[in-house]
Amino acid sequence: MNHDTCIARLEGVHKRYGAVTALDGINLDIHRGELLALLGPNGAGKTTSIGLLLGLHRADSGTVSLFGRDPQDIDARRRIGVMLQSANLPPTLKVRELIRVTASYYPRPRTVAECATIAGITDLLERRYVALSGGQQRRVQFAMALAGHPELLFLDEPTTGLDVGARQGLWNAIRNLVATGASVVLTMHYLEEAEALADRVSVIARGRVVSEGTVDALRAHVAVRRIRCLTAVPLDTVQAWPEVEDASMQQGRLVIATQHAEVLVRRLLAVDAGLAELEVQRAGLAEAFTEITRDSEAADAAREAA
Ligand SMILES: Nc1ncnc2c1ncn2[C@@H]1O[C@H](COP(=O)(O)OP(=O)(O)OP(=O)(O)O)[C@@H](O)[C@H]1O
Repeated sequence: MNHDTCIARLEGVHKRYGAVTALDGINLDIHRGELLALLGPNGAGKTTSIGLLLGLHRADSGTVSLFGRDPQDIDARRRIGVMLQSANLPPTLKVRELIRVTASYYPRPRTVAECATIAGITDLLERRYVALSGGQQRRVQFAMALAGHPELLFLDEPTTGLDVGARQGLWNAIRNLVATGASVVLTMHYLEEAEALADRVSVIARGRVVSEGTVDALRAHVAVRRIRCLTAVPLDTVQAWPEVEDASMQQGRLVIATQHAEVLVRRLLAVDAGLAELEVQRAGLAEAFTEITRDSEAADAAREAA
């Protein structure tokens, strides 16, 4: 890890809410210019991690730093932009006014027009926030997060409630911001978003990072491959082969999950000369994610039992 480029860090951080352990010694580095996705099941500690970096809560122990400072330091906070899962905004203000007020807190803001263009909401500027649809409100919140010209942008599940077109628009806007030097931390549940966007993914489970790396590196953790083909070999024959973890028919095709793709491809071709449309794929991020969190649960259970 290159420490020179680290702009935000959680180091050995613990955080409890009463009896609930939200963070259990988490270590997380955010680097300049990267698009980092935080993935994890509900309750894993993603929002709590972001809340600490935003200075909204204090860690029980461990170190939290933002641009090398305490996250509650105003000079550090002026360098970030934030879009949280819920926003309580004054309902009577127009979109233009909301962005202008937000920008006024920052020393080097973007213009209202610039924020609106990036977020694709130019046509909404004269509308009252309260009268917008949920998806439109989400895009306005994104425009507000950009208003301070942030070096580091925290987006907590930003595409929740967006239709397909708006989601694509937001992805493009995020990519453009990163291309022009911003760093972005995203939390998400939609795994395909991480595949589409992220340079790096940190998988969080039970208050710790259980795996991190590029999307490809995470996928490589998973030995399972998926074979698809059109074949006359009966499903129950395939299900009885020892290398097959799972086999089913999907839209007329045989789909096999296996850790021994080469062996099975050879056997399929040997028993069915008419086999067609053969595809072999590495597992997607969804499978990788499930396997990584399952492995870390098993490791925790073993540690507790010891
Ligand atoms: N204010 C709070 N009071 C009590 N418990 C809390 C509070 N905030 C979070 N928790 C608990 O801390 C743990 C981590 O929650 P957190 O919101 O950080 O998870 P998350 O990964 O963001 O989940 P999600 O994907 O559901 O948003 C959970 O068990 C949650 O119930």
